[in-house]
Amino acid sequence: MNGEEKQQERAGGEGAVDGQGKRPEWADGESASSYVQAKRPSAPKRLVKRKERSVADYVQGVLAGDRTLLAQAITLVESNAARHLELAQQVLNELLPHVGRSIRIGVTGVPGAGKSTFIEAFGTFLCEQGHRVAVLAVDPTSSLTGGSILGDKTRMETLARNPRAFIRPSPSGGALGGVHRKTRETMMLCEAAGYDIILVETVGVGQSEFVVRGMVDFFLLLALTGAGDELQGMKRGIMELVDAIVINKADGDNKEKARAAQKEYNQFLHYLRPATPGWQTKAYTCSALLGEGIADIWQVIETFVKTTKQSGVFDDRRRQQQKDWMHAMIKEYVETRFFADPIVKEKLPALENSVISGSKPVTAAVRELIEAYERGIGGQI
Ligand SMILES: Nc1nc2c(ncn2[C@@H]2O[C@H](COP(=O)(O)OP(=O)(O)OP(=O)(O)O)[C@@H](O)[C@H]2O)c(=O)[nH]1
Repeated sequence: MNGEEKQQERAGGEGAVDGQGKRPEWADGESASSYVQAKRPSAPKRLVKRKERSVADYVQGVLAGDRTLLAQAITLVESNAARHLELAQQVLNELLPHVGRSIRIGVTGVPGAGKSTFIEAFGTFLCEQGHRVAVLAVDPTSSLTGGSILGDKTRMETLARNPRAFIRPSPSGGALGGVHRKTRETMMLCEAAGYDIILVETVGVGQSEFVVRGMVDFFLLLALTGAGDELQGMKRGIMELVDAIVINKADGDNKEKARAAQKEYNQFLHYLRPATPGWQTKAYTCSALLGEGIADIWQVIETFVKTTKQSGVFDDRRRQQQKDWMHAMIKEYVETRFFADPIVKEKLPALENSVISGSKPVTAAVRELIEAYERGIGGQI
């Protein structure tokens, strides 16, 4: 096996990242299920037609925990091609009885807070405890930069080599809505494949923290010392979303400062509404680099899961998340249809102008447009 093949093998085969954290060209869109890269070491890269996989192939492969098939199934749900959407939904439908049996943990924090170092240490610890860990990322910036800044393998090399772990970078989904759907469905596939801990990493860009809060059981903010500064500017919003604040880099000279920050955060948190009913969000310290405090954080999460399962909050949240997800998708679908409609496209510019010039009230313009759209839809039926 040459170096490149080894990389692919480690990465879980097709659909995973290469050594630079970039996904192979064919991993998106027109696709992965039907093409495979030629593996002759000296040959230039080319695409070779391969037999399409069936629903049963994907389902059996995922349930057997086959990493290559899992990666291919994820590529399928990430594809924007219409025929893949249908196939992906059939696969997910079959797998539905096998999903949901994991603990879903979100990790957020500013760039440089140490998210990848933390996930590497935390994920490795969990694997040592006998868990199987999948790491996913929600990164809406990936569609802008053309590559994922989060969750790539080069940032978590030890974990990436661990046979009990599976790392998948953020899908390039365009809008956050697309990334959201793809990550939710990837989560389902990983659960069906037997991963019992799902870590979802995000960086606080726009709405991504709300999106991740909407898909995890426990949400953790990785922070740095200098709590005073952070508390000034931020973050009240984010602090009300999370179940724990972990002050990272509590090592060396920074140890005392981290303790002081922990105290400040705790004082502040005391006055905030907790993100989860019946659970007091608190601040903790750790050193992801030295692996200190990692086991304690896992203990906090275990206590959280036990407490919220007993009170019913855990299951209530999961049910609510399903409902919210459904509503978000309906909204997205209706909005897309609406703005793609030829009548809307034709009438919108003139109506916009009359609103801008003040010759028509906004409400009247909106009504006129919606009525025209509805008449058009009626005309089609
Ligand atoms: N001293 C110390 N340094 C750490 C610790 N955790 C991370 N670092 C360092 O902080 C820097 C940033 O860590 P990353 O894990 O890349 O941070 P990140 O939040 O993933 O950053 P982005 O990739 O920018 O999103 C690296 O140089 C790490 O080695 C820690 O616990 N202690």
